[in-house]
Amino acid sequence: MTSAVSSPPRTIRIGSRKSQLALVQTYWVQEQLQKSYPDITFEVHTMSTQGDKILDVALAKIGDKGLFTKELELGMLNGEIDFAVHSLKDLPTNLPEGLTLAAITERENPADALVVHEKHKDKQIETLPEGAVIGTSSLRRLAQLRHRFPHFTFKDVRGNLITRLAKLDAGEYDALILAAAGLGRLEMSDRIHQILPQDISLHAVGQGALGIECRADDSELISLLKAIEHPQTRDRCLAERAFLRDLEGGCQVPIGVNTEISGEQLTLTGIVASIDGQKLVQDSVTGEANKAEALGTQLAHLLREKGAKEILEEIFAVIQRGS
Ligand SMILES: NCc1[nH]cc(CCC(=O)O)c1CC(=O)O
Repeated sequence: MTSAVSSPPRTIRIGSRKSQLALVQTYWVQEQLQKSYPDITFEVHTMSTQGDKILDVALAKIGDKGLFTKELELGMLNGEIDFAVHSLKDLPTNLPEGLTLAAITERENPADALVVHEKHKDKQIETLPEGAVIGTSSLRRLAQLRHRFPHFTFKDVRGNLITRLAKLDAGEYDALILAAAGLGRLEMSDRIHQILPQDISLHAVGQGALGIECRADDSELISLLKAIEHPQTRDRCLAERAFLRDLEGGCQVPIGVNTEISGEQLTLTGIVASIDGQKLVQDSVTGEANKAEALGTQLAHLLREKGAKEILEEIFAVIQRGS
């Protein structure tokens, strides 16, 4: 018989990407777990992922499935690490066989934020000049902003947050759209000029939350990880992920969401947009929060009936042609 009290203390290896944001997130998880389990040793092991290495190609063109997660997943499957900390929005909705999403942590503000070059410090997104160069590498942000602000010029921006901000400050862009959560975690919230309201930009699935992935058969670790789970965030994110999974989109398709919980009720709003911002379908569903995934599927079906299927097929064809 084993019990938590008598078994020897275990060393648990945490896998993380090397980017500054990834490390801040991983050290936060390590610290929370260390507080809950002072007798266990938690070690951080860093790895480079494909997404960290390919920096000169637009994300939309390399395809997204597991770009930031694959190497960590291999590390778990071959026993080098025990679990991985991901920005949940970078974690594909279908995980490799043998791995599971063990916990979802409390979400930061999931909204997108506008960061401007200092010459625009008295402007808001509504008042930036015609032709302003807006940096974003996300088709979701591109499509929604193009729809609303067709007079801007959109330009891809890659690299980690620090690199992106340096490019903005050097004048390569008039403004960037970034996740408020990423800036917050790097203690750069002072760079947030405007939080984009949901009628301008619905956020990415899972944005602002961390997803902890581990081997599906490591039941001891799975139960330990429950200590850092945030049930409301989990319900919201499971609804969002079921919606995305059903539409077969990754983080690089123009699909946005919003979720709200009121009592036992969860409301999920979703949008699917064409890259040119011309076509846009949106709807919402409300139901019991404990049936989050069913709500996601329901919304996906609703949007498909409204034309989301055609929009997505067109986008996949364009991405495959590499144009
Ligand atoms: N795809 C890159 C990525 N993955 C997670 C974050 C920020 C943190 C988060 O959304 O949880 C970012 C940067 C961004 O979108 O600005």
